[in-house]
Amino acid sequence: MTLDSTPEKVLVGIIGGSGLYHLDNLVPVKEVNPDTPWGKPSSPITIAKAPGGTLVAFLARHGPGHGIPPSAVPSRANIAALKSLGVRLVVAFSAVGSLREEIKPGDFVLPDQIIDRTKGIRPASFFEGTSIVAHAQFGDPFANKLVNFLEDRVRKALEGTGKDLHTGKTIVCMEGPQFSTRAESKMYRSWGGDLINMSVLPEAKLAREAELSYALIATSTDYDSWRENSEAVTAAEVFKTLKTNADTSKRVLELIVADLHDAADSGEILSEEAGSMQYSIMPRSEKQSEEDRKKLAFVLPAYFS
Ligand SMILES: CSC[C@H]1O[C@H](OP(=O)(O)O)[C@H](O)[C@@H]1O
Ligand SMILES: Nc1ncnc2[nH]cnc12
Repeated sequence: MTLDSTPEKVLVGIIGGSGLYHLDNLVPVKEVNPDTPWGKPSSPITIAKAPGGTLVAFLARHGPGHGIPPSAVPSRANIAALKSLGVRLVVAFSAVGSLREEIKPGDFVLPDQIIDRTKGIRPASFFEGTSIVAHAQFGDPFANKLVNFLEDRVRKALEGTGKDLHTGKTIVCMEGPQFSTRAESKMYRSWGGDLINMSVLPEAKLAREAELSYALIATSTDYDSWRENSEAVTAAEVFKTLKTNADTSKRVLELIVADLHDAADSGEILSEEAGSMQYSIMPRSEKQSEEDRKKLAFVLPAYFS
């Protein structure tokens, strides 16, 4: 079956992180590789069918063979490509380091805040390079309603796996690709950081600009480098838990995806983000070029087409 022959909507987008390159527990329906004004996404997007018939759109953040480092992930193309397929909400997965003893390797976390430690080298706005200025609201960087919606369902899906779910946590996003020094790791703890990764930004910012509801399911792989008597984190340590974390993530998704789709379809969890850019775009001037408007219409047709 191809997507063209089915009338179903693809409202749910999934971004897989390190270790999560395919949703091989779902039935692939079609692969698409859209061109966007910001280039091609990290990987072709697989449209897959979950049990019960719900469609999801999946893309691998670092490419199917993990060839894209965190600083070079084409996040604008990824978010724009998902939006162009009709996706309304994005659940992104990420392998993260834990900055807290109680968040053990293997645990799942739904963070609600971000501290930005990227270095300004990643394009972080769809408006960059255009003559149009916008300031998206980002005080609550994740879609609160979506996060709340996920909480009970992810907790239930994790029952019997021995993995805990933590909520209300702050994630630090660093540039990488090297891991943090011990001093940095301790400093992030003193700032209130609970988790660390290299990927949630600018992804979350771009999702907000594109008016997509975005949540991160963080899966803990290591204790970073803050513990006095432990080895500092290595990639080898991260790899040890990646496979189990990915298998659990796939299982969790399979169990929650139909509910997610229905909630998106009914508008239940989209109300905060849909329309949110209306007051973020600076008032229009005659200077707006047709070319810029066309580019921005790709992600925000309501304002620019
Ligand atoms: C493989 S360790 C560092 C790498 O893992 C995380 O990737 P993702 O968020 O895509 O799962 C982290 O952000 C780093 O990019
Ligand atoms: N300790 C760590 N620091 C940054 N990104 C990570 N991803 C997984 N573990 C990490």
